[in-house]
Amino acid sequence: MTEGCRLYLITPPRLDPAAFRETLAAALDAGDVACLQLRLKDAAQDDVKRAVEALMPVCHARDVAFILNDDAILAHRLGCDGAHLGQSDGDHAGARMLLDGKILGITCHASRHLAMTAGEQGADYVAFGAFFPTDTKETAHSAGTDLLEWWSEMMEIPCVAIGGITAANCAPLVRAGADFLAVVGAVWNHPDGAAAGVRAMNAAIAAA
Ligand SMILES: Cc1ncc(COP(=O)(O)OP(=O)(O)O)c(N)n1
Ligand SMILES: Cc1ncsc1CCOP(=O)(O)O
Ligand SMILES: [Mg+2]
Repeated sequence: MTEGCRLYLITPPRLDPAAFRETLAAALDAGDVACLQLRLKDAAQDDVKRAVEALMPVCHARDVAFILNDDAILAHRLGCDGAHLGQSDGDHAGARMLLDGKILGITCHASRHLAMTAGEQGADYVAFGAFFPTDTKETAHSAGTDLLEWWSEMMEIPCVAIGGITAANCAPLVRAGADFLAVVGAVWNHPDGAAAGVRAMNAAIAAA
């Protein structure tokens, strides 16, 4: 059993905020979730704002951090707990200054160099992936457990593993030192519903 790994939930790429509130509440009530990342690819800023206003209170009522994908300025403006930025999502150093005291996560693909740079720039976590094939996003990078082992032995900054992670395949990532497992499909596409997905992920993490 490996201590300390937690579930990092990412929203489906498209959602209706009013309807999704209930689904989200049921998922968060099903077990431990460290944070929710709102990831609405290609949504207009007004739609993202409406989704933040609908969903952030659901998270905060349950002590779950609310992180916005892609846009540090909007995350700051809307009072989110932080932002997740990829390598093409703007100026990481500027985001670090803007999000003073908030969470900044940075995608580092499968690169030690990107991860060390992100750490130097003050990232609160680095994200590695993709670990497995995924239908959620087209991925150009493939990460392995050796990267998680190296990072967690060398660095204090937490690391997130992402990409095709399920209850059935996550154990090696937990054992390799991932601090968080970020998932979309394993929860929202679970055949028995999102609450069952959260329960299955937490059971698999605990058993790893
Ligand atoms: C926790 C986490 N890790 C990686 C990503 C991917 O970010 P990015 O490379 O910017 O790709 P998009 O998510 O923007 O398509 C993430 N969102 N969250
Ligand atoms: C956003 C993202 N970045 C790399 S893989 C991925 C998608 C993760 O979704 P899933 O857990 O469904 O594979
Ligand atoms: Mg991005």
